[in-house]
Formats: sequence, structure tokens, C-alpha cells
Amino acid sequence: MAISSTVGIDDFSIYLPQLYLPIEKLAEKRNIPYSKLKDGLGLEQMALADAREDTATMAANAVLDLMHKNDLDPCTVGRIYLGTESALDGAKPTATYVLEMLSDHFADAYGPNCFLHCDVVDLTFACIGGVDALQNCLEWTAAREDRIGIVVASDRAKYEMGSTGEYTQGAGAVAMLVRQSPRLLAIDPDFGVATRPTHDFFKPKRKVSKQDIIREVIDLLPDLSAEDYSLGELEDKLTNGSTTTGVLDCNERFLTIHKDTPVFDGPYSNESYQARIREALMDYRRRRGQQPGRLSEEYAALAFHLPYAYQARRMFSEIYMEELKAQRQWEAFTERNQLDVPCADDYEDREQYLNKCGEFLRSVTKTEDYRRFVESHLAPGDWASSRVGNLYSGSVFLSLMAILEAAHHSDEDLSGQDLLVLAYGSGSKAKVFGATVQPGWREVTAGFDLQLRLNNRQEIDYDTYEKLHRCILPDNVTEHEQGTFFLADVHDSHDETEGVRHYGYAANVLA
Ligand SMILES: CC(=O)SCCNC(=O)CCNC(=O)[C@H](O)C(C)(C)COP(=O)(O)OP(=O)(O)OC[C@H]1O[C@@H](n2cnc3c(N)ncnc32)[C@H](O)[C@@H]1OP(=O)(O)O
Repeated sequence: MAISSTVGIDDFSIYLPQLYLPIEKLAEKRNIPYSKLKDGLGLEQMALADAREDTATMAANAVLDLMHKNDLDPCTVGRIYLGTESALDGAKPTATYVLEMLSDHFADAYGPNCFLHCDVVDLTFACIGGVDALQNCLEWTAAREDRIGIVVASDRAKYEMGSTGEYTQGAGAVAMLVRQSPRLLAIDPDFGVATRPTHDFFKPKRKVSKQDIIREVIDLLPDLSAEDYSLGELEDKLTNGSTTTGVLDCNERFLTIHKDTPVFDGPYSNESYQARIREALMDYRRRRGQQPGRLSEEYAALAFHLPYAYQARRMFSEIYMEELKAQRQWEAFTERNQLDVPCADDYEDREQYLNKCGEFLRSVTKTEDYRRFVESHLAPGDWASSRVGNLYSGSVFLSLMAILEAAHHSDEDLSGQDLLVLAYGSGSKAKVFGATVQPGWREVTAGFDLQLRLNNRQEIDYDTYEKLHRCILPDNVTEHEQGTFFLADVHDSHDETEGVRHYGYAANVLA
């Protein structure tokens, strides 16, 4: 069912950090079989932000590329909405730093006030903030033909070292141009949505005892004896050399700190992802008057939020089963694949029955039929994630870019075909929407250069990764890439303007 909308995404730009760590090196260090990470979760490389890259520089770099590619006059851009869960400040939107960098950059050519009337804001809802920003800007753009908006999703997915989230880390930003009569994707204004408050993944301000802080300082700086430090001195050590990004409050016994790594429950977050996506899909179908059972025919491919590359492959089995049931092909499927469907009557214990159902759904993913569905509908959207890792808010857009670029490289014609987008944010909410590929898609997609960008990065070793993770490198590992923004400095705690950030631009000598 082609979508009749006249608003959508005209172009994408992606910014990926220059650095990556091969997952094999992390697996070796953590004593995890590489085959589990590669074949089980689809992980090959992890994109890593350099010492002078943050949410704002990555977003600004993606937007700058989008503006150059499309020859956009800054005075015509009415909005830059940022989806992120790695905001740099609790009150001042990270989008204002993005705007500052762009304003400085374009000032000579367009005047110092070229972005004065541009509306900017951050939207935060874990990994789905970028989709919220997109939906909002689509509605705004639909009202007037001359409106041009930019949505950018930028994040650094960082987990504690040694945790089960560590191998799913990543970083980067995806920017998109939103306008009427888009050349790339027309987007259906009816978004399916499902929201339920959960604690599957969150980043609270934590109260940490002085003893715990001392332990962390000793662990980080083993050559120092920390016992005699005052809280103020400990605060310095923490802000200068640990995973802790800021100390907000202190008294005699506790420091309230803001960590940039989440508290999460992996299996619960997967359950929540699976349930919200299914509920949002049902809502989408209800709004569109669609019946289940024709998903494979109705959509050329599915783009998912991918916290790791094989998330969609592992989480889609229940919907796949429901599709087969709606097509009346379920019995034939289970017989052909010799699957024993668990029956509740055979189990006295409900927990045992539910575990069996979980195992059964996993066995569905191992069938030849499911593998074929993966190859045709899911794999086109997950190949890039294998080489980047989790982009949080940008991940679902990376999946869309991957589908388009894969089709372009394989000479497939997607024009007029529909794609289904399934996004999730912990906490928790899912949104599902449809997009119709436009006739101009091939020319626009040719400018993504996704694979080229992935091939032209620099590999780093484990020790460098660990230093970057602990934030103890004073400067970038690579030289500032020409034509990109970088973090110049942050005012420290001795300064009255503590936390103010300054950015620079490495001029492109060829420009
Ligand atoms: C942030 C969000 O978007 S919320 C939704 C997702 N949640 C997260 O990303 C939170 C952070 N991540 C995590 O907690 C974890 O990385 C998880 C939950 C995603 C994965 O958990 P893990 O304990 O690492 O993996 P798990 O034990 O489930 O195994 C993963 C796969 O590897 C497979 N595997 C295990 N060992 C091997 C091996 N040696 N060779 C091949 N495959 C293997 C498993 O069979 C399983 O695949 P299957 O279920 O398809 O059969």
C-alpha cells in the first residue's frame, strides 16, 4: 500500500568517528568466544569517539555534511532538532552547541545571524529521541511547502568495562533533511506507538559513598595512595580521570555523581523491546486498517533500532510466527521444520512453560524459512551496524541508510516500494511507521558513501580503547580530520563558568 504522504526525508548524512576497535580484540581481552559476538550478536567492529569528539561535534559534523551536499542556505533552515541520550548538560540543549559551531562556520558567507531564526531543541527518550524529533518535524513541514527542517540523532553508546553491554558500544550521528516532495523517502504520517514505563535501561544520578570513590580512584590511578584525599581532591581526580563525567553535589559522606554509562538489565530490555515493537506494530496496523499476514509482501525491507546488529533477527520471531498463523501456514511450517509447539497443559509451573516458549521462539529463528526471511528483509538493514555498534538514537536511521545503500550496490530497484521502520527506546516506547522509496532515491543514495566511510577508518588497539573509555587521553588519537569540528576545551571546576565548552574547526585545506 504506497503511502500518500508528501513529506519525508530528502537526504541523509552520517558522521562516523575515525576510530574503531575490532570486536575480536575485545573478545580476546574479556575471554569471550569471538564466535559468540560475531555469529551470535553480529558484532565485528566498534566505532569509538576520539578524545576531542562528543555528541555535539558528531551532530554538527553530520549536519555540516548534509548542508554542503545539498547546498543549503542556513537562513532557510527553520529547525534543527536533536535526538540524543548523551546530552552534554542538564539544562542547556546540546543542539545549541551544534548551532554555535554551524553559525561560526557559515558566518563569513551568510552573516553572524544566519541561524538566528532557527528553532533548536534536544529530544530525549533513550534510543527513540531521534524518531520523536523526526515525527515532530514531519508534522511541522507538512503545514507549509517552504519549510525545511533538519533532524539529527547523535550519541555515544558507552557501557561499563566488563559488562554485557561493553561489546555493543558505538558512536556517531545521522542527520536528515526533512521537507515536502522529498527525493528519498515519503513518510506515512500515521505512526504506531506503544509506551509503558519500565526500568530496563536508564542513567540515574547516583549517590556513591566516599569509600567507593576512593576505590575507583585507586583502581584508576594505582600509583597514588588515596586514603588521605579530601572530597574536593577526590572530585578533581574523578572529573579528570574516570568514567565519571561530572560531580554535581557533595557532602561529608556521599558524592552524587552523573555517570555516562547506564544501569541496565539486558534480558529484560530485550523482552521490553520485543513487546513494545509488537504492540506498536499492532497500533500501526489498526491506524492503517492493515491485517497481519502480508508483511513480507507489503514491505521490501524492515529497518530496526539495532542495539547490536542481530537484534532484529533475534527479536522478530514472535511477529514472524503470528504472520504465518495469519496466512494459515503455521502448521505446515512447524511440520516442515519438525518443531514441537509447547502446550500450556503440559506444564504445571507457569514459569517453566514461559521458558519453554522462549526456547521455542529461538528454535523458530534457526529454521531455513526464517533464515530466508532474514536474508530478504532484515539483513539489508543490519550489515552496517556490525561495523559500527550501537548508535542509540541514530541506530534506526543507520539501518534505513544501510537498506538503501545495499539496494543501490546490488542494482535493485526500490522505487515505489515501502519500507517499515521499527524503533525502540528504553524506558520504554516503540514507534512503527512506513516510508515509500521515491523515484530519485538512487541518485541521493549514491552520495551516502556508507561503506566507503567504514572502510576508511583507523583501527586502534585494546590499550588505546581502554584509555579512551576512561577519558584519560588529553588529545585525539588521530589528527583532527580536515573539514570537521572538534572539542577544544571545557572550563573546569575551578572556573566560575564551569562546564562551558569551546569548539574548533579543522579547516579543509582543499576548500
Ligand atoms: C539499549 C537498547 O536498545 S535495549 C535492547 C537491547 N539491550 C541492550 O542492548 C543492553 C546491553 N546489552 C546486553 O545486555 C547484552 O549484550 C545482550 C542482552 C543484548 C546480549 O546478552 P548476552 O548475554 O551477551 O548474549 P546471549 O547469551 O543472550 O547470547 C547471544 C547469542 O549468542 C549465541 N552464542 C553464544 N555463544 C556462542 C558461540 N560460541 N558461537 C556462536 N554463537 C554463540 C547465543 O546462542 C545467542 O544467540 P541466539 O539466542 O540467537 O541463539
